[in-house]
Amino acid sequence: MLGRGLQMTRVICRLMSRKLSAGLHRNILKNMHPSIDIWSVRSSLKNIRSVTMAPWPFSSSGPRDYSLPNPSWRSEMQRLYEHYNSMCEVETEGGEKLKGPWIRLASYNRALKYAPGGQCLSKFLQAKARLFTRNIEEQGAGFEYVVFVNKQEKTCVCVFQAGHLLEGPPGLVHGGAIATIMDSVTGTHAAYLSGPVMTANLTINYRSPIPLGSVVLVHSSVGEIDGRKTLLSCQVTSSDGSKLHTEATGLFISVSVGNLLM
Ligand SMILES: CCCCCCCC(=O)SCCNC(=O)CCNC(=O)[C@H](O)C(C)(C)COP(=O)(O)OP(=O)(O)OC[C@H]1O[C@@H](n2cnc3c(N)ncnc32)[C@H](O)[C@@H]1OP(=O)(O)O
Repeated sequence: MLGRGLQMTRVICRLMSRKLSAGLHRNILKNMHPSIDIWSVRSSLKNIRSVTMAPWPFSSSGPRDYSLPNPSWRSEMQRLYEHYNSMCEVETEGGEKLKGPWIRLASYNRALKYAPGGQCLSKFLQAKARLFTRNIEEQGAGFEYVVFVNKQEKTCVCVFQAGHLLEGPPGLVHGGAIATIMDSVTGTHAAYLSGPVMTANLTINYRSPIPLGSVVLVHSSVGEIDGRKTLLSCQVTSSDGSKLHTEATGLFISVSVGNLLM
């Protein structure tokens, strides 16, 4: 039990080390050692409101990154991916490569496991958990998507291809699947801007149906950031931007790491 506890302590330390004040950090360690159990970890973390994480905690190295192209991607999906990806790096006249205005966000099939420090924690808390949008085995059958953020403009765009398992009305994408991708994109955008968040409200207007198998763009932009509240607006459009399919607003509330692990 003690070995398990110390291992957990190290994981929690890594998770929290960036922004926790030294005093709080010492307090938590004191409370957890040596008789640590998962419930005390949860409640210790839950009481800390000031914890923030790095804007986007996943790096693009490591296990399979599901936001990279695969053979199921249609040519339009590939074209739009290359369009935004080409703006992630710019070349100076001297041939030097610099970071561009856009950043592609890596995406894994297990959200907690592949966050820094999450490997051990996921064994205790979420051994069987899988990010459902990234766990349909057949490539192209479900959600194929890649998210890019523009740090300066505080905007975000997702290229989304809806597979045949997302059917609602015949030949069209299910409204719940559209809500899922909008929640995922705005939630990712909010987390990038504000650290750990939960969706408090998502209000959707469905304007025109999305044909199954088509490639669309999901745009997210900031309405307001006010304390713990991040308000975003979101539109799903055809890939050339000419047709509005869906629009929404999303309210995201910043939460402590403990809330996310409940
Ligand atoms: C990598 C993949 C990314 C995927 C992203 C997916 C994101 C998700 O789907 S999250 C899952 C779905 N969401 C949930 O399950 C959340 C359930 N709800 C909750 O846990 C809580 O209600 C939670 C955390 C949102 C807010 O609770 P709590 O931390 O106690 O905040 P609380 O004190 O009530 O409210 C804080 C502020 O937000 C406001 N607020 C909270 N909820 C709402 C709401 N629904 N509408 C309007 N305002 C709200 C409050 O009025 C308050 O405002 P103010 O500070 O001005 O008084």
